[in-house]
Amino acid sequence: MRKIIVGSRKSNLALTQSKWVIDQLKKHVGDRYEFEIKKIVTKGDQILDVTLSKVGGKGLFVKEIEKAMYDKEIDFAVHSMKDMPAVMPDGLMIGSIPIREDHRDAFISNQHVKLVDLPSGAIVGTSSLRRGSQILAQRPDLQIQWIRGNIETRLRKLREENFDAIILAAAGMKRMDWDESIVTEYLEPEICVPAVGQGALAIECREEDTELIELLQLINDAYTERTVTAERTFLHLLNGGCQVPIGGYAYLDGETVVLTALVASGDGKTVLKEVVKGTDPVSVGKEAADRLISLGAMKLVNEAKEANGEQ
Ligand SMILES: NCc1[nH]cc(CCC(=O)O)c1CC(=O)O
Repeated sequence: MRKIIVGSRKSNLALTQSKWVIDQLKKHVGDRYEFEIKKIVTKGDQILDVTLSKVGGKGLFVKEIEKAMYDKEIDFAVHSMKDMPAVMPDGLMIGSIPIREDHRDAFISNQHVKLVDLPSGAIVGTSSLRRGSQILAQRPDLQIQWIRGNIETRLRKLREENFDAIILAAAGMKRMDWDESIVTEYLEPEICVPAVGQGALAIECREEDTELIELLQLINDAYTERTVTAERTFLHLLNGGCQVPIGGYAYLDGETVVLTALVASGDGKTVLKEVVKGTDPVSVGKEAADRLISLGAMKLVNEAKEANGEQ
Protein backbone atom coordinates (compact mmCIF):
# COMPACT_ATOMS: atom_id res chain seq x y z
CA MET A 1 0.00 0.00 0.00
CA ARG A 2 1.37 3.38 -1.01
CA LYS A 3 1.27 6.24 1.45
CA ILE A 4 0.59 9.57 -0.20
CA ILE A 5 1.93 12.70 1.47
CA VAL A 6 -0.15 15.82 0.89
CA GLY A 7 1.59 19.16 1.37
CA SER A 8 -0.61 21.92 2.72
CA ARG A 9 -0.26 25.46 3.93
CA LYS A 10 -1.26 25.62 7.55
CA SER A 11 -4.11 28.13 7.26
CA ASN A 12 -7.52 26.74 8.16
CA LEU A 13 -8.72 27.22 4.59
CA ALA A 14 -5.73 25.38 3.09
CA LEU A 15 -6.08 22.49 5.54
CA THR A 16 -9.82 22.26 4.93
CA GLN A 17 -9.23 22.14 1.17
CA SER A 18 -6.54 19.46 1.50
CA LYS A 19 -8.80 17.34 3.72
CA TRP A 20 -11.69 17.75 1.29
CA VAL A 21 -9.55 16.49 -1.60
CA ILE A 22 -8.38 13.50 0.47
CA ASP A 23 -12.00 12.66 1.32
CA GLN A 24 -12.98 12.82 -2.35
CA LEU A 25 -10.08 10.53 -3.29
CA LYS A 26 -10.92 8.06 -0.53
CA LYS A 27 -14.39 7.58 -2.01
CA HIS A 28 -12.68 6.18 -5.09
CA VAL A 29 -9.73 4.26 -3.71
CA GLY A 30 -11.09 2.84 -0.46
CA ASP A 31 -8.25 1.44 1.63
CA ARG A 32 -5.78 0.99 -1.21
CA TYR A 33 -3.95 4.19 -0.31
CA GLU A 34 -3.10 5.94 2.90
CA PHE A 35 -2.94 9.74 3.07
CA GLU A 36 -1.02 12.03 5.38
CA ILE A 37 -1.01 15.84 5.52
CA LYS A 38 2.32 17.61 5.95
CA LYS A 39 2.06 21.28 6.92
CA ILE A 40 4.34 23.73 5.17
CA VAL A 41 4.86 27.38 6.09
CA THR A 42 5.22 29.62 3.02
CA LYS A 43 6.68 33.13 2.74
CA GLY A 44 3.24 34.43 1.85
CA ASP A 45 1.91 33.20 5.19
CA GLN A 46 4.68 34.94 7.09
CA ILE A 47 4.34 38.41 5.59
CA LEU A 48 0.65 39.05 5.58
CA ASP A 49 0.85 42.69 6.54
CA VAL A 50 2.75 43.71 3.39
CA THR A 51 0.89 44.12 0.13
CA LEU A 52 1.38 40.89 -1.78
CA SER A 53 2.61 42.33 -5.05
CA LYS A 54 5.35 44.27 -3.23
CA VAL A 55 6.89 41.09 -1.94
CA GLY A 56 6.56 38.94 -5.02
CA GLY A 57 2.96 38.11 -5.89
CA LYS A 58 1.20 34.82 -6.27
CA GLY A 59 4.26 32.58 -6.38
CA LEU A 60 4.89 33.33 -2.71
CA PHE A 61 2.30 30.85 -1.57
CA VAL A 62 3.49 28.00 -3.72
CA LYS A 63 7.32 28.12 -3.89
CA GLU A 64 8.16 26.24 -0.67
CA ILE A 65 5.48 23.71 -1.47
CA GLU A 66 6.99 23.13 -4.90
CA LYS A 67 10.46 22.61 -3.43
CA ALA A 68 9.03 19.95 -1.11
CA MET A 69 7.49 18.30 -4.14
CA TYR A 70 10.76 18.26 -6.09
CA ASP A 71 12.49 16.84 -3.00
CA LYS A 72 9.76 14.16 -2.78
CA GLU A 73 8.88 15.20 0.76
CA ILE A 74 5.33 15.53 -0.47
CA ASP A 75 3.45 13.95 -3.40
CA PHE A 76 0.79 16.52 -4.17
CA ALA A 77 -0.50 19.86 -2.96
CA VAL A 78 -3.90 21.49 -3.10
CA HIS A 79 -3.96 25.16 -4.06
CA SER A 80 -6.68 27.70 -4.64
CA MET A 81 -6.71 27.98 -8.41
CA LYS A 82 -6.72 31.75 -8.24
CA ASP A 83 -3.38 31.73 -6.41
CA MET A 84 -1.71 29.61 -9.11
CA PRO A 85 0.79 31.19 -11.53
CA ALA A 86 -0.17 30.88 -15.22
CA VAL A 87 2.84 28.77 -16.13
CA MET A 88 3.82 25.66 -14.17
CA PRO A 89 7.45 25.09 -13.21
CA ASP A 90 9.38 22.34 -15.04
CA GLY A 91 8.54 18.85 -13.91
CA LEU A 92 5.33 19.83 -12.09
CA MET A 93 1.78 19.91 -13.40
CA ILE A 94 -1.82 20.44 -12.43
CA GLY A 95 -2.83 16.80 -12.12
CA SER A 96 -6.48 17.47 -11.44
CA ILE A 97 -9.10 20.22 -11.19
CA PRO A 98 -11.95 19.11 -8.91
CA ILE A 99 -15.48 20.50 -9.06
CA ARG A 100 -15.65 24.24 -8.41
CA GLU A 101 -17.23 25.70 -5.27
CA ASP A 102 -19.22 28.94 -5.49
CA HIS A 103 -17.42 31.35 -7.85
CA ARG A 104 -18.99 34.54 -6.48
CA ASP A 105 -17.77 37.26 -4.18
CA ALA A 106 -19.69 37.62 -0.94
CA PHE A 107 -20.56 41.10 0.34
CA ILE A 108 -20.67 41.27 4.14
CA SER A 109 -21.76 44.49 5.84
CA ASN A 110 -22.58 45.64 9.33
CA GLN A 111 -26.36 45.50 9.93
CA HIS A 112 -26.74 43.71 6.56
CA VAL A 113 -26.99 46.93 4.55
CA LYS A 114 -26.84 46.04 0.84
CA LEU A 115 -24.25 47.52 -1.51
CA VAL A 116 -26.78 49.84 -3.18
CA ASP A 117 -28.01 51.07 0.21
CA LEU A 118 -24.66 51.91 1.82
CA PRO A 119 -24.51 55.60 2.78
CA SER A 120 -22.21 57.83 0.78
CA GLY A 121 -18.66 57.72 2.13
CA ALA A 122 -19.07 54.27 3.68
CA ILE A 123 -15.84 52.26 3.92
CA VAL A 124 -15.53 48.95 2.10
CA GLY A 125 -12.53 46.81 3.04
CA THR A 126 -10.76 44.78 0.37
CA SER A 127 -7.19 44.31 -0.79
CA SER A 128 -8.30 43.23 -4.22
CA LEU A 129 -8.00 45.88 -6.95
CA ARG A 130 -10.51 43.87 -8.94
CA ARG A 131 -13.12 44.09 -6.19
CA GLY A 132 -12.35 47.70 -5.31
CA SER A 133 -12.56 48.85 -8.91
CA GLN A 134 -15.88 47.13 -9.61
CA ILE A 135 -17.41 48.47 -6.39
CA LEU A 136 -16.30 52.00 -7.29
CA ALA A 137 -17.68 51.60 -10.82
CA GLN A 138 -21.14 51.24 -9.28
CA ARG A 139 -20.70 53.37 -6.20
CA PRO A 140 -18.02 56.03 -6.83
CA ASP A 141 -19.16 57.71 -3.61
CA LEU A 142 -17.84 54.86 -1.42
CA GLN A 143 -14.32 54.54 0.00
CA ILE A 144 -12.14 51.48 -0.53
CA GLN A 145 -9.76 50.71 2.29
CA TRP A 146 -7.04 48.04 2.21
CA ILE A 147 -7.64 45.14 4.59
CA ARG A 148 -5.37 42.13 4.96
CA GLY A 149 -5.13 38.90 6.90
CA ASN A 150 -6.92 35.59 6.61
CA ILE A 151 -10.70 35.32 6.48
CA GLU A 152 -11.12 35.16 10.26
CA THR A 153 -8.97 38.27 10.72
CA ARG A 154 -10.94 40.21 8.13
CA LEU A 155 -14.25 39.37 9.75
CA ARG A 156 -12.87 40.46 13.12
CA LYS A 157 -11.71 43.75 11.58
CA LEU A 158 -15.22 44.34 10.19
CA ARG A 159 -16.61 44.01 13.72
CA GLU A 160 -13.86 45.88 15.58
CA GLU A 161 -12.44 48.44 13.18
CA ASN A 162 -13.85 51.25 11.13
CA PHE A 163 -15.22 49.26 8.18
CA ASP A 164 -18.83 49.30 6.99
CA ALA A 165 -18.46 46.25 4.75
CA ILE A 166 -15.94 43.75 3.43
CA ILE A 167 -15.90 41.41 0.44
CA LEU A 168 -14.66 37.82 0.58
CA ALA A 169 -14.75 34.89 -1.80
CA ALA A 170 -17.92 32.89 -1.16
CA ALA A 171 -15.97 29.68 -1.73
CA GLY A 172 -13.72 30.22 1.28
CA MET A 173 -16.70 30.53 3.61
CA LYS A 174 -18.59 27.63 2.14
CA ARG A 175 -15.58 25.34 2.29
CA MET A 176 -15.04 26.27 5.92
CA ASP A 177 -18.70 25.57 6.64
CA TRP A 178 -19.26 28.98 8.04
CA ASP A 179 -22.58 30.35 9.01
CA GLU A 180 -23.65 31.90 5.74
CA SER A 181 -26.15 34.12 7.49
CA ILE A 182 -23.25 36.57 7.88
CA VAL A 183 -23.36 37.17 4.11
CA THR A 184 -25.45 40.20 3.18
CA GLU A 185 -25.54 39.35 -0.52
CA TYR A 186 -23.67 37.32 -3.10
CA LEU A 187 -22.39 39.50 -5.93
CA GLU A 188 -23.27 37.91 -9.28
CA PRO A 189 -20.68 38.14 -12.10
CA GLU A 190 -22.88 40.79 -13.77
CA ILE A 191 -22.15 43.03 -10.76
CA CYS A 192 -18.63 41.87 -9.88
CA VAL A 193 -16.69 39.59 -12.22
CA PRO A 194 -14.82 37.12 -9.96
CA ALA A 195 -11.09 36.46 -10.03
CA VAL A 196 -9.95 33.99 -12.65
CA GLY A 197 -10.28 30.51 -11.15
CA GLN A 198 -12.09 31.74 -8.03
CA GLY A 199 -13.70 28.88 -6.13
CA ALA A 200 -11.74 26.21 -8.01
CA LEU A 201 -8.83 24.12 -6.73
CA ALA A 202 -5.67 23.04 -8.49
CA ILE A 203 -3.95 19.83 -7.43
CA GLU A 204 -0.27 20.09 -8.20
CA CYS A 205 1.94 17.03 -8.55
CA ARG A 206 5.11 15.71 -10.23
CA GLU A 207 4.78 15.08 -13.97
CA GLU A 208 6.47 11.68 -13.67
CA ASP A 209 4.15 10.35 -10.98
CA THR A 210 1.81 8.61 -13.41
CA GLU A 211 0.27 6.37 -10.76
CA LEU A 212 -0.79 9.39 -8.71
CA ILE A 213 -1.98 11.35 -11.75
CA GLU A 214 -4.29 8.47 -12.65
CA LEU A 215 -5.67 8.60 -9.13
CA LEU A 216 -6.09 12.38 -9.13
CA GLN A 217 -7.87 12.26 -12.49
CA LEU A 218 -10.69 10.33 -10.78
CA ILE A 219 -11.78 13.58 -9.15
CA ASN A 220 -11.12 15.84 -12.12
CA ASP A 221 -14.25 17.75 -13.15
CA ALA A 222 -14.49 18.32 -16.91
CA TYR A 223 -16.89 21.28 -16.57
CA THR A 224 -14.59 23.10 -14.16
CA GLU A 225 -11.52 22.26 -16.23
CA ARG A 226 -13.05 23.66 -19.44
CA THR A 227 -14.28 26.88 -17.87
CA VAL A 228 -11.13 27.53 -15.83
CA THR A 229 -9.01 26.90 -18.94
CA ALA A 230 -10.84 29.69 -20.77
CA GLU A 231 -10.40 32.05 -17.80
CA ARG A 232 -6.70 31.26 -17.34
CA THR A 233 -5.89 31.53 -21.04
CA PHE A 234 -7.36 35.04 -20.98
CA LEU A 235 -5.45 36.04 -17.82
CA HIS A 236 -2.16 34.69 -19.13
CA LEU A 237 -2.43 36.57 -22.44
CA LEU A 238 -3.13 39.85 -20.69
CA ASN A 239 -0.05 39.30 -18.57
CA GLY A 240 -2.02 40.51 -15.58
CA GLY A 241 -0.42 39.75 -12.26
CA CYS A 242 -2.15 40.64 -9.04
CA GLN A 243 -1.48 44.35 -9.45
CA VAL A 244 -4.10 44.76 -12.18
CA PRO A 245 -7.91 44.83 -11.82
CA ILE A 246 -8.72 41.79 -13.95
CA GLY A 247 -11.59 39.35 -13.66
CA GLY A 248 -12.78 36.37 -15.64
CA TYR A 249 -15.63 33.94 -15.21
CA ALA A 250 -16.81 31.22 -17.57
CA TYR A 251 -19.73 28.78 -17.49
CA LEU A 252 -21.01 26.19 -19.94
CA ASP A 253 -24.25 26.51 -21.88
CA GLY A 254 -24.45 22.99 -23.27
CA GLU A 255 -21.16 22.62 -25.15
CA THR A 256 -20.63 26.37 -25.42
CA VAL A 257 -18.14 28.09 -23.13
CA VAL A 258 -19.42 31.55 -22.15
CA LEU A 259 -16.62 33.73 -20.79
CA THR A 260 -17.05 37.16 -19.22
CA ALA A 261 -13.70 38.95 -19.14
CA LEU A 262 -12.96 42.28 -17.49
CA VAL A 263 -10.08 44.73 -17.23
CA ALA A 264 -10.63 47.99 -15.38
CA SER A 265 -8.86 50.97 -13.92
CA GLY A 266 -8.30 50.97 -10.16
CA ASP A 267 -10.74 53.85 -9.66
CA GLY A 268 -13.49 52.04 -11.58
CA LYS A 269 -13.87 54.93 -14.04
CA THR A 270 -12.84 52.76 -16.99
CA VAL A 271 -14.30 49.27 -17.22
CA LEU A 272 -13.70 47.09 -20.27
CA LYS A 273 -15.91 44.02 -20.32
CA GLU A 274 -16.57 41.46 -23.05
CA VAL A 275 -18.61 38.27 -23.21
CA VAL A 276 -17.13 35.68 -25.58
CA LYS A 277 -18.70 32.34 -26.60
CA GLY A 278 -17.25 29.31 -28.36
CA THR A 279 -16.66 25.59 -28.03
CA ASP A 280 -12.88 25.57 -27.55
CA PRO A 281 -11.91 27.07 -24.17
CA VAL A 282 -8.43 28.14 -25.30
CA SER A 283 -9.85 29.97 -28.36
CA VAL A 284 -12.48 31.64 -26.18
CA GLY A 285 -9.81 32.85 -23.75
CA LYS A 286 -7.67 34.14 -26.63
CA GLU A 287 -10.56 35.95 -28.26
CA ALA A 288 -11.47 37.64 -24.97
CA ALA A 289 -7.87 38.83 -24.59
CA ASP A 290 -7.73 40.03 -28.23
CA ARG A 291 -10.98 41.95 -27.91
CA LEU A 292 -10.02 43.63 -24.64
CA ILE A 293 -6.57 44.50 -25.99
CA SER A 294 -8.16 46.14 -29.03
CA LEU A 295 -10.32 48.17 -26.62
CA GLY A 296 -7.20 49.46 -24.85
CA ALA A 297 -6.67 46.90 -22.06
CA MET A 298 -2.87 47.05 -22.25
CA LYS A 299 -2.91 50.72 -21.31
CA LEU A 300 -4.88 49.85 -18.16
CA VAL A 301 -2.58 46.92 -17.39
CA ASN A 302 0.51 49.10 -17.70
CA GLU A 303 -1.00 51.94 -15.66
CA ALA A 304 -1.93 49.52 -12.91
CA LYS A 305 1.63 48.22 -12.53
CA GLU A 306 2.18 51.11 -10.12
CA ALA A 307 -0.68 50.05 -7.86
CA ASN A 308 -0.79 47.13 -5.48
CA GLY A 309 -3.23 44.46 -4.39
CA GLU A 310 -4.29 40.86 -4.76
CA GLN A 311 -6.92 39.25 -6.92
N1 LIG B 1 -7.11 36.05 -2.15
C1 LIG B 1 -6.85 35.01 -1.23
C2 LIG B 1 -7.70 33.81 -1.45
N2 LIG B 1 -7.30 32.79 -2.24
C3 LIG B 1 -8.28 31.83 -2.27
C4 LIG B 1 -9.31 32.25 -1.45
C5 LIG B 1 -10.52 31.43 -1.20
C6 LIG B 1 -11.53 31.35 -2.28
C7 LIG B 1 -11.16 30.68 -3.58
O1 LIG B 1 -10.96 29.46 -3.63
O2 LIG B 1 -11.12 31.38 -4.60
C8 LIG B 1 -8.98 33.53 -0.92
C9 LIG B 1 -9.76 34.37 0.01
C10 LIG B 1 -10.56 35.49 -0.61
O3 LIG B 1 -10.25 35.97 -1.71
O4 LIG B 1 -11.51 35.96 0.03
